[in-house]
Amino acid sequence: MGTALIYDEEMTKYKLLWVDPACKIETPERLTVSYEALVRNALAERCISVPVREATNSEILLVHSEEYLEAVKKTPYMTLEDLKEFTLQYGDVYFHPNIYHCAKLAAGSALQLVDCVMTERVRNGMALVRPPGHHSQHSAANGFCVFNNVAIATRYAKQKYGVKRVLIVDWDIHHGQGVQYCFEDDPSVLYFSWHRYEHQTFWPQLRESDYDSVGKEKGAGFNINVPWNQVGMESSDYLSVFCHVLLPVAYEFCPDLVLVCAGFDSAIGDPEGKMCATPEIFAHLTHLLMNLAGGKLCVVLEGGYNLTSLAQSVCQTVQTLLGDPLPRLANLSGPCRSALESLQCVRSAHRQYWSCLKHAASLPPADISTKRIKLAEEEAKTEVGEEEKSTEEKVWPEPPKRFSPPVRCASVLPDDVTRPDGCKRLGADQDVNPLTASKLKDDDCDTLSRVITLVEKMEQNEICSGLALVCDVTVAMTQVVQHLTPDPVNRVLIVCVGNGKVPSHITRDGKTLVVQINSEETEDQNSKYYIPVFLKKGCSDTSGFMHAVFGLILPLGYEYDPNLVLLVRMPDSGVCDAVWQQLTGLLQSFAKGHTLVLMQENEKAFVGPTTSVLLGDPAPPLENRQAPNTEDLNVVERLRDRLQVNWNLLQTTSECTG
Ligand SMILES: CC(O)(O)NCCCCN
Ligand SMILES: [Zn+2]
Repeated sequence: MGTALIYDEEMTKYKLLWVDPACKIETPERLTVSYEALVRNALAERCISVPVREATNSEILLVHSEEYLEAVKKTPYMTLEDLKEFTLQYGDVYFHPNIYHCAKLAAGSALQLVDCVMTERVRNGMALVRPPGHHSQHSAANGFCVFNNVAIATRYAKQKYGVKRVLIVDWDIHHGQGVQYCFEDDPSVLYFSWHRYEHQTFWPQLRESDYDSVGKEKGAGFNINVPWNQVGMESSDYLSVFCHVLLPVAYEFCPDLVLVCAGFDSAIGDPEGKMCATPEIFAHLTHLLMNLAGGKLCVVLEGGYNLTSLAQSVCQTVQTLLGDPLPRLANLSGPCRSALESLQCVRSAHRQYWSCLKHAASLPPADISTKRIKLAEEEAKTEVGEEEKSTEEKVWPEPPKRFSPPVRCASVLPDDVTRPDGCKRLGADQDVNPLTASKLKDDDCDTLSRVITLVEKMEQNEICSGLALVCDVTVAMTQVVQHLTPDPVNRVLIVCVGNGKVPSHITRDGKTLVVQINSEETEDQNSKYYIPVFLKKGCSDTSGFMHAVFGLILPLGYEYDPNLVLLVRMPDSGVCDAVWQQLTGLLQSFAKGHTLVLMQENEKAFVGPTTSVLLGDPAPPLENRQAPNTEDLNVVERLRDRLQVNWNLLQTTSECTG
């Protein structure tokens, strides 16, 4: 199934007709540079082009009032003076004779996207639209927005397709208060937003944008606000929030559909956001959402005002929706102190609503809301609108080309195991490097030499990922590590699922990081590079397992930044299919998708499900999970406490930073 792209140049045919410093950044070029970049990078042609349509009155009325709609309907016939007059009643937005038409197309594009995803005509897709939507409210335009495209699409999906739970992820750097107001009392819609806040001094300066707005009445817990109280946030800060807040909660919520308010003003270079995350981060944010809801993901453009980073970020997003391998994220530093404060506040505010956050720490000592009041007073004193001191132009390297190796997935299987289609057999003898074959001493040497050859072809980017059934996964793992580690650039992340002895020598050189999820205490080798995660109920407990995946494996993987991932299924691991497939999918975040899966020969039943994920299919959704049991939550928290001195991305509270 493919990726939809919805774009029409009609939506470029409105602009600001008078002087208004707050609105001049919202230009038609935003859309043209984004679409042209998709064309130039041969991404548009790989998408399924879906036509736009106008949202109907009744669709718009799913969110907006009749009075508001009737008022907006009059704008095409207004004089310039009338338009200016009409605009004055709203904040930071402008009207134009053609903006009503474009606003209907923007909302209609989001509905078209929902239709083709929900009818499974496509797996996922992106709508390149303007005007944006997430600030507009029941009876008000606001923040360049006229109709709330994503809120309308959410109501539409529930009404037309009976979707029970919708997750909205808003990665725009502004708070989508319009979306929050729409769903704050609705437990069927989980709204997550991070936004520049600076203790309520950044636009729209709303008290209800802070982390303690958790939703109302039945909706309590279903509204998650992550305020950024400083500018300059980087990829590490964004990934920390995904790993330690959004993903655990999103998986517990178990949505049937995911919508993204995709604003790219959270990228480096943007005049509004003033953040420092590079465009590649959106490839990862997109990927981390692609195994939710069976892959049903609708990405709708919101903001983004630096034409260079906007175009690059849109390309990173679409290329990931198409299933291409992700770029590596170089030298992640770990979250800054301010981000940790926000992280701790959000986790503590939602502790009572989500079992995955039950053990989150309480509010940081200097509760940052007091800072909010003090700063707001100071801000009131300084004359409003003083130019930002640092206006230096941000520069960043162009994101590297992400090309797909000729072979997406190759397998080394016993002759009696049928090879899943799409997966190339690596086995014809001419493939095997005779030098390697000679080096291997083992009764299984034929298989092992083919495994090594597979790894070599992954290193040469001829093959993206691989799967092998071997007679002893521990031997195979050791051979692979021995083959790779002499090369100084190699760093291998090994994720062992299940009990069994991992040879200690393979973690000695720091070129290998082993995380083992098992159900029996292994003597603690107390090495930074061997991390046993002991789960009471072992790998059979979905929630405990996934808690370890988000809270430990993902942060460690991002910080370690391996160039190969070994996913090893130890004998009798007891891990269930769906969890195994989720892990396989999530591990493709690392090493440009170079994942080698090792399984025992008798696990041939898992070859199909594993291969489908390695080939880019989404992992099936996990059932609506019961709470992780307390001991397992404790284990992960204790491990995080112990390890975070060495691994910064494991931090979730601000106390620990020195
Ligand atoms: C869509 C959006 O969130 O980027 N709009 C930002 C409006 C900023 C007004 N000062
Ligand atoms: Zn924005």
